[in-house]
Amino acid sequence: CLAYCRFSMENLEWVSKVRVNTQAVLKRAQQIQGRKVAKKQWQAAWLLKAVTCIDLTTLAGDDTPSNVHRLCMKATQPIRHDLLKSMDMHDKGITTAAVCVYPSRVADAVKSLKAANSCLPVASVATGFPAGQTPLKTRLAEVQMAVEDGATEIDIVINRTLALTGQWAGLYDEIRQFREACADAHMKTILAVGELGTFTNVYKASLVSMMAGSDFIKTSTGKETVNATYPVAIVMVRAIRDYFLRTGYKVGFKPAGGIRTAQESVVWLTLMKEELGDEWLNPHLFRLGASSLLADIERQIYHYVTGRYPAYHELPMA
Ligand SMILES: O=C[C@H](O)COP(=O)(O)O
Repeated sequence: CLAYCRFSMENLEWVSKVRVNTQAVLKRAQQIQGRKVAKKQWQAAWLLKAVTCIDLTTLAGDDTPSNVHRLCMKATQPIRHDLLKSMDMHDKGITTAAVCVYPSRVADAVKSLKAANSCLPVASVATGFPAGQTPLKTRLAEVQMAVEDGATEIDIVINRTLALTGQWAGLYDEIRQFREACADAHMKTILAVGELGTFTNVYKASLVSMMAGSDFIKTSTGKETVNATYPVAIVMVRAIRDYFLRTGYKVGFKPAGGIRTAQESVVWLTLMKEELGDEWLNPHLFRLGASSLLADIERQIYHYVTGRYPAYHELPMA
């Protein structure tokens, strides 16, 4: 299988021939952003779909077992029960797709979810997140530790130095080692697109990550100056499409970083639907990495149900 081969001459040739037409990418991104937004019940349906695709994230220096617990509770009941009941959606098991935390907080998240009888996946960033500038040995050990503590999804960051200096075979080798360290855990590979310089590098890094066995490719850590943008997403999802057409492998996409509004979440879903089709509109192949998006989605759903926006105390868990 192509995903597990060595970085072959064929792969190298594929990567080295890549050229991206910047103007075409920008035009396509503008088209998608310009689409008319769905209203009323259609908008509510899109927003609930977005909720089910969120990796509800906390990645802060002051994370503690208690705020991780709170995050987990919110992930298991992302929208207030009475709001869901008004939409007749209270018995549909709506949760976020996963929670996402630092490796040191994985055990806390696993414990909280277990206590709540939830089998929601715990994702952990790893490999020297966000910069990836620690020794390979340390980055691999971090992945192993997170998996041992119960993470079933690992969000690795790529080595930008290798990408920026065109060492694609070296990047492939590193990601392959992370893939092995992940064992059965799903691996999402963060490209940190804001630091890759060009769309061509983004496309090449996307291809190499998929060739090395990534289950998802993810835009950003949320810590770069530029994070998830629509043009960069067009480049990445086109790489996913090309990879699928050539190999038959379906790789997921996760935009992350700076996604804060309900309206943006609908644009992201539209982009997936138009570029990759309905199959990519589910948490197996699409995630939204976000720490504060859910609050705005719940607010908009509150407005849809009641006709007014909530006061702060009416959505305290948001
Ligand atoms: O992977 C997820 C990102 O770190 C979240 O970024 P955000 O805090 O800007 O939503």
